[in-house]
Amino acid sequence: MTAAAVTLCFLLRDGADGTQVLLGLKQTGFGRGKIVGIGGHVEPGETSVQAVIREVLEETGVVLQQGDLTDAGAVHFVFPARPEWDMETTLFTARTWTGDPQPSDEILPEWFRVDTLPVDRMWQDADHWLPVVLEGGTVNVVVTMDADNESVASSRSVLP
Ligand SMILES: Nc1[nH]c(=O)nc2c1ncn2[C@H]1C[C@H](O)[C@@H](COP(=O)(O)OP(=O)(O)OP(=O)(O)O)O1
Repeated sequence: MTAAAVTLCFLLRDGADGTQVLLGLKQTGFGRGKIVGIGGHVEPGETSVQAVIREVLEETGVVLQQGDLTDAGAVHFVFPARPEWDMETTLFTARTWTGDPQPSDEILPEWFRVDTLPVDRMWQDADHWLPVVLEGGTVNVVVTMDADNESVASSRSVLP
């Protein structure tokens, strides 16, 4: 089965206590109840950049331009017990944008310090790849989930 194409963008800003990232409480659909990155599925005919600009606008009201986005690599989420959940995720960060994040039906946006991510409320794989992205790095990681679709069976970095 082919993994679905999805994309995430992490907005970064400087706070008094260090760098902060915009995440959000997922209110519907996949990952409901977790704190997740902002993003979603790439629709047919879209590029990842077009998709992430659309998803960030739909979920938070924030307007991004292509020039605001920095490529941060990819993470492939593999769910052996639910192959239909497999996702190939392109990652971006942004330090510039227009507008203030607003809640939507799908996401309640919230800023978090990058050095104290709410990992207990996120997907359990988050600390395997997200800190590198938030430090400005690029990742190419395959995360394989356990049979419970929650714990991480393995996480490996793939050579480009
Ligand atoms: N193991 C995992 N760890 C993680 O941090 N994010 C994951 C993950 N597995 C999937 N994701 C993310 C990637 C993707 O952005 C998101 C699922 O996409 P969506 O939020 O768009 O799904 P939904 O089905 O809720 O929405 P629609 O596409 O609007 O139907 O979940």
